[in-house]
Amino acid sequence: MTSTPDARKANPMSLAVCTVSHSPLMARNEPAPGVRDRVEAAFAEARAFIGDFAPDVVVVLAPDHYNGFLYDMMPPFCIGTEARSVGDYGYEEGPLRVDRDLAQFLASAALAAGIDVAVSERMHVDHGFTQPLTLLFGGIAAVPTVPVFINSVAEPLGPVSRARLLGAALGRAAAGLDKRVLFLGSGGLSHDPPVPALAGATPEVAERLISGRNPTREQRAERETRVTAAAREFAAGTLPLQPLNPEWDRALLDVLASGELEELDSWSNESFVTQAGHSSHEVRTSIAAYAALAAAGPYVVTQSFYEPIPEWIAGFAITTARPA
Ligand SMILES: O=C(O)/C=C/c1cccc(O)c1O
Ligand SMILES: [Fe+2]
Repeated sequence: MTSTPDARKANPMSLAVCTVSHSPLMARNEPAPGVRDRVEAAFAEARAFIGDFAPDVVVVLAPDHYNGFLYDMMPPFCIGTEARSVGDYGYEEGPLRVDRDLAQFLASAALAAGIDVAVSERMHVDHGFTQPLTLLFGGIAAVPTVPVFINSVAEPLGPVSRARLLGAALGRAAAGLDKRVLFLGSGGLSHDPPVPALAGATPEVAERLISGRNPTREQRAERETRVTAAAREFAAGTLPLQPLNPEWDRALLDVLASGELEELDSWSNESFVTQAGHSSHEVRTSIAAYAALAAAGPYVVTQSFYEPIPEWIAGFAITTARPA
């Protein structure tokens, strides 16, 4: 069993952070010349950082896109003690390698800290989890993980400060362990892909958002083809999705690097949407990851890559950080 956090002295050097944007369109659409090479180089740098750190376990903080979490029961946060990938967008389907003891321990620690996190013995996850595990580790079961779902898509959302406090609670608990723990945040910065919303949905779409957990192969393919085509039109300027906002993205990355994470508490949910699009709330995963590291003391950002990539509908960032 995992020991309690106060049973050992906190060891801040046992924590590190990597945050990556995800976009399932990476494997579907070709961005402007040079972009893919720069993104691949940034992933290689992140992989080298992770290799040097050599984590014992990876706490993956990621959203869902109505694949695993639907409105029949939509928690703000959930920790999986078991998890399997639904296999969307061609990513591997099947079980993740969940460190069950650690998942239970972190859930208990978060609850003890006053964060009402749900627990799932059968969590279903999508590309938000599987893409970074694949690109950084080579597969969805390549490393022991604790999957932590952070709702970033399905309104209503709690204040951003709750994601920070969740991260801080997980970081405090993890820093007391005799393990090297990587907090991996998965989510884009500014972006507004055509993910449906319950408000104003047709009855058919609403039903899918409430209980469409197991779409047919054809339904899944139809959705993926539609989103891929939308991204191409967005990049060509013929589909008026909300524009990416590099200025907002850089301001957010600056706050993450500064360590002054409480500053983000004053960024209202509405301002995220109006300035950076609905899915910009996915940065809650990065905020939680940095808050986890901050719980163990001052930190330094060791990599900060950013490009706005319309073909992937993503303000796309890759960052790494370690204790100062
Ligand atoms: O769920 C989908 O079909 C599309 C998701 C998507 C597209 C672009 C950027 C993202 O962060 C996404 O999750
Ligand atoms: Fe996403």
